[in-house]
Amino acid sequence: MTDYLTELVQIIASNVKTLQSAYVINGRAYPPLDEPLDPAQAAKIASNNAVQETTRLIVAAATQLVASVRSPFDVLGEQATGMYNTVTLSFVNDHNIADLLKEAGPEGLDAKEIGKRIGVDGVYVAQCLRYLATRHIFREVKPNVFANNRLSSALVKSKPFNEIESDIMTKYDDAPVSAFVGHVTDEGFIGSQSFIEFMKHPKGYSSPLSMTLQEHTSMFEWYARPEQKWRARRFATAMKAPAKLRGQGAYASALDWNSLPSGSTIVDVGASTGVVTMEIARSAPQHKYVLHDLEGGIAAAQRHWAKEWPEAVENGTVTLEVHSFFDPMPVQADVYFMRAIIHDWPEDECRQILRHLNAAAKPTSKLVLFEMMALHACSDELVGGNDVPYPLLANLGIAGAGFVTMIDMHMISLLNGRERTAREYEELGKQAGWKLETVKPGLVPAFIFSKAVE
Ligand SMILES: C[S@@+](CC[C@H](N)C(=O)[O-])C[C@H]1O[C@@H](n2cnc3c(N)ncnc32)[C@H](O)[C@@H]1O
Repeated sequence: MTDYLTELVQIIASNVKTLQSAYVINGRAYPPLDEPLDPAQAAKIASNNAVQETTRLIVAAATQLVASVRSPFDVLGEQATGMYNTVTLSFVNDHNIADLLKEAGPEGLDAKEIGKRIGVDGVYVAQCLRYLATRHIFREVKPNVFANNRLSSALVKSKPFNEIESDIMTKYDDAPVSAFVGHVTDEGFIGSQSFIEFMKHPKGYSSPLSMTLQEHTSMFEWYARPEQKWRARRFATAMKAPAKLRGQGAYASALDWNSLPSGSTIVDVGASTGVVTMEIARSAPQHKYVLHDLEGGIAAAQRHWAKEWPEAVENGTVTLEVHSFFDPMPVQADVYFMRAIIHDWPEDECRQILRHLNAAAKPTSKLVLFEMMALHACSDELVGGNDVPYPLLANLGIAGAGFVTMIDMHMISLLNGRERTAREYEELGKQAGWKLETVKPGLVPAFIFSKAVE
């Protein structure tokens, strides 16, 4: 039998070959990390399931190999100082350094010059950029001279460097990855400061974020304040990030939307900009779509639809309405769906939201929850994991469950929410009158429920 390290190396070697062949079919060799991101190529690759699976196995094996051969002190030390990942990324993202380096091109820019342009001592700039370049974000092309690479260029915003700071409200518009990094390194970081204290002594606060801010409101109520509107807008843009980098198509194929009677009513509950509705409605435009959110979410949706597909609103295919899901649902729909809503809330609030939908539903109505699924790190009889090649973790470590475990922590920090297993979604639905019929797998699985017979 081959030894543990060799098994990991073999998984990497065989899957790298598959990945390279996939790129050759796509007409080019696998791009080196030094090259800036090609968004069209990234989206194409992200929507190729075979490439995604191959990539997952490489990442799972490579991270396990690194964890196996590094000293425990190095691994724990790197993990324990994760806050420097947060603050250095926050620093470069807030100061638009990727944008500046985009304009500088592949030759890069001296840290002193970067410092002058952003008003920070160039020595600090070099230290932060070197920390990130050592972790493969940015490149140090010559001593103290830095340029973008594929990872850092994903932070580029939509306006030229000189114009970005002219308006905080629009700073992150059309730049979902930068908005996502801005949101998690800001609100997430603030919340994380009360993370441990909150779990033991919540002291009446609704989340670690509220505890640090000493505000007895939820994050969404805080976002509704005039001085927080820019954060709310950044959050709405951030919600587009996973789709931008990971490809689309999963929502339109989750249900056979075209088998519903023409003119069916479909409600996107807590829709924000409505990116999910847009994908579904493009594939089934014969139905009526209703988007519900709070005022800030609907304002973001109005901007998004006016830009991307104004006719859909003008001709009544899509209606945008301010409505709180903690109030009774006013629409009797054929399908209610939600993406990334239930994971925001603790159990009581989830039951309240789902019961309101159940009370409005017809006997034939469906409920679709698009939510990531929490996966145990060991095999689970319900979900499987035994088919994962030895010696990988059943959930493929950060390759399979990195994002969901990270968002799980983020949900505790922001809202005292959580990611749930398939069994927990089934149980939650049951408590609110919904029967889980199917789980459509995917990066964001679809949990499809029907109304339980009383
Ligand atoms: C995590 S985001 C998900 C947005 C959208 N479903 C998506 O996937 O892009 C949560 C959304 O819930 C909305 N929300 C929060 N509280 C709400 C409430 N009481 N009623 C309706 N929407 C609410 C927020 O405004 C935000 O747009």
